[in-house]
Amino acid sequence: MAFSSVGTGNVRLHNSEEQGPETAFEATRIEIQSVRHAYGDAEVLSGIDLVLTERRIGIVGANGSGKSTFARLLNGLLLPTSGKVVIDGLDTKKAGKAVRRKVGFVFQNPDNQIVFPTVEEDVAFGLKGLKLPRDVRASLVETVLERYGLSHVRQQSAHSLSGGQKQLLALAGVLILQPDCVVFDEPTTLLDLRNARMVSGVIDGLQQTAVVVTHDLALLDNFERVLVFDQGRVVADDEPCRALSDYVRRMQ
Ligand SMILES: Nc1ncnc2c1ncn2[C@@H]1O[C@H](COP(=O)(O)OP(=O)(O)OP(=O)(O)O)[C@@H](O)[C@H]1O
Repeated sequence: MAFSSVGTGNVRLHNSEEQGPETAFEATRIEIQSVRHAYGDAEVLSGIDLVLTERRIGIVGANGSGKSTFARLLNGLLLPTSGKVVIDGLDTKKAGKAVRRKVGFVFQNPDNQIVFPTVEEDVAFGLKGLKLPRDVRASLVETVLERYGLSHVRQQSAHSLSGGQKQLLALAGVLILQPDCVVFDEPTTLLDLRNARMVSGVIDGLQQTAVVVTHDLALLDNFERVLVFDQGRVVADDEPCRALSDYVRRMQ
């Protein structure tokens, strides 16, 4: 890992062997090759083949249709029972660590992601082990706190934050590592309308590829591609308007 300054006051963290200092995030290529996933004897994903190259990909479907399982395959949190998941040429079964550096994961419940007592410590947590100089670390933390509106609560207990602030903190903790792709598993489910809109705005503004599992269809308005899951299969794969109409029809 190395770091550099891009623009005014923004510190960029990047892998110097993979990216030049001024490189913007390129869209991530996600290849799903004949993927099946079973928990014990119960098959929950069956024969999925996809190539995803868009920057905004939504995933919808009935409860239990396999969306979260699919999302967890994308950063190697789960490995497929058979078939392959390949992220920018990296097979999740063979290059788990590199895949997790490339693909960040934001859980539905931010409490599962918050580990340190104060907001500032929690945001800085992911940088531990990267051997960054102290001033660079401080600058990255500063930038991220500022960007996600958390500067004024930096010394506050992370668990005392509102639901929306906690979700932003969980996001900040992932984004400080500047993954190429961020997978969100129902990021607005626990939020009120104002906070849901705030998180939706943050997702819209990301430079990175975002894959979002959600029951909140409005979140996908500006997306490029939406996959509809049903009983472990992708039953529609289209631009949002057509895919969501298909989903709504299926739910009637
Ligand atoms: N760790 C697990 N062990 C056993 N079965 C699991 C596990 N996780 C999920 N399942 C089962 O796999 C199926 C798919 O679950 P998954 O969470 O992927 O669906 P989902 O579409 O995300 O559902 P929801 O919209 O309710 O979150 C469900 O039947 C669920 O009970």
